[in-house]
Amino acid sequence: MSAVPTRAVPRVLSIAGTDPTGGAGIQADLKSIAANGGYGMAVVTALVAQNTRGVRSVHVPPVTFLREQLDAVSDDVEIDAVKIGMLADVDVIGAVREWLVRVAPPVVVLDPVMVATSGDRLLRADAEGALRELARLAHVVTPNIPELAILADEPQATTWQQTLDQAARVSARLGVVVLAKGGHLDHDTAPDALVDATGSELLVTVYDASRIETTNTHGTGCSLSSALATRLVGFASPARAVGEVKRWISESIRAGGDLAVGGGNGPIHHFAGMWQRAGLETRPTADEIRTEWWDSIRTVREQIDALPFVLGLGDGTLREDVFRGYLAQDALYLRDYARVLAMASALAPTVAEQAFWAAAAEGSITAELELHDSWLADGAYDGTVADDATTAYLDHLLARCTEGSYDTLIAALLPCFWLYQDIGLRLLPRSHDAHPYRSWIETYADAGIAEVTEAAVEFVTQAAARADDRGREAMRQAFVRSAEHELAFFASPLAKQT
Ligand SMILES: Nc1ncnc2c1ncn2[C@@H]1O[C@H](COP(=O)(O)OP(=O)(O)OP(=O)(O)O)[C@@H](O)[C@H]1O
Ligand SMILES: Cc1ncc(COP(=O)(O)O)c(N)n1
Repeated sequence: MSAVPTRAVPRVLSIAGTDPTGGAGIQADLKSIAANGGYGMAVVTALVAQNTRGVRSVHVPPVTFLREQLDAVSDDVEIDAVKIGMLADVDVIGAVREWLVRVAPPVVVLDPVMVATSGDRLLRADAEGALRELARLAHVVTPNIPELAILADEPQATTWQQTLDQAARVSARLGVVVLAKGGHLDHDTAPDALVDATGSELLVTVYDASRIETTNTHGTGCSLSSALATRLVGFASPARAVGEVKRWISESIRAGGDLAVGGGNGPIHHFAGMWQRAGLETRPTADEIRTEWWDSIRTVREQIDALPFVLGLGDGTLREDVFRGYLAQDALYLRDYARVLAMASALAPTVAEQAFWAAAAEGSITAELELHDSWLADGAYDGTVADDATTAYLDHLLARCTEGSYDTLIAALLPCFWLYQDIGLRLLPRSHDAHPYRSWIETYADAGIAEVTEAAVEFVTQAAARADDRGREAMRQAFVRSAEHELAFFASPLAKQT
């Protein structure tokens, strides 16, 4: 599943027993719900002193307290799905039953927990009938082969075909979809089957998975059922939800050994795939990146402000031939800058960004033509060749194009927007009707330029916020390098004079 929108996070309640070693029961359920994109909640039916080797004792709190827990959740929270695990005895089943009827959650998955992997009973034998009846209130039950036999009130299946037939009878009789688990068959595969005989035709979907050689299977049933409750909220088709869950449980079982928890049947690694795919690194926000990057070019900005060229531009004392020489370089720069903007458009991941950079490319060419028509119309600067500063800046931009990374390319393009807009704004108070460079200053202090600059900053910092550490650092360096080229570009016209 790709990124889960925050509002679409299913609120999933596990009603189950505890495992203080965290591999089974509600502890496993909460991990499993989180690993499958849900918000987990838990109501405790029984406190179990157990570890990976077995169960030591079980404490069932008064059933009135169970009712209080259930109501505390449902009086406050809209519940999207419920997973039911260990229920311990008839009284607990009765309290859960009464609550289920009253609250009617939209998704109910019942894992008919009876006996732990270790062989210890987790449900009193005299409660099996009540559990069978409770199954009628569930949408899906997830029995293993021994549990299926008890739900069917029949002898245990010994083949996969018998399991499927028995699951169909249970499904029809109790009006519930059965996810039959073949993990207990002596096969080299670990098949599961979603069997639905509640309608007019029998629907069977089989999920094959290779059997993993491992002892880390403590809590697999708990984890599977709570993952399924979570996934059923998001998926229109239960068959697809089971497919996702099956792939997730296989990868989690496979990685169980990495955890090294306990000396018996260890837990599965609920987050193995997620950690591997997404990592643990945190990411700064786009706003934080905006501040950090602007700060990181503070010295460059101060140096630009102190340049005789910029000071002369501000107070109007700059010699016109120097300014025109600068504009001739700028015209050369803008022509290639437009090509680089066009490349950013070609690489853009979204239509909005593609359109933005294409429009900026067009704007850049138009600006170059306007320079020729206004300040450079007399042709005195025709034939000007790019000086060292212009060449170095363009080489840097063109090298980012060759690398082919959209992110670093747009980071390199940003200073030209941001620094010019900033300079324009700060020189504006010094402009006046008779100021020789008024039109230049007003061009960059214009509201339209501010809007375009803001959009560019947004696109770049959003891309940086999505990038991993290494990608973000490459972007920052490309950005800083361009800012330094801007400084050299502004310094160059007067450096040539001396
Ligand atoms: N060794 C294994 N290799 C691959 N998948 C497995 C393995 N063991 C269990 N599974 C899968 O894990 C899920 C839970 O199955 P299992 O039959 O173990 O349930 P269970 O007996 O109710 O679990 P529990 O151990 O919690 O009582 C099923 O999808 C099953 O196919
Ligand atoms: C509270 C609780 N619920 C369920 C199980 C079954 O899990 P497993 O059969 O894998 O031990 C368990 N051990 N403890």
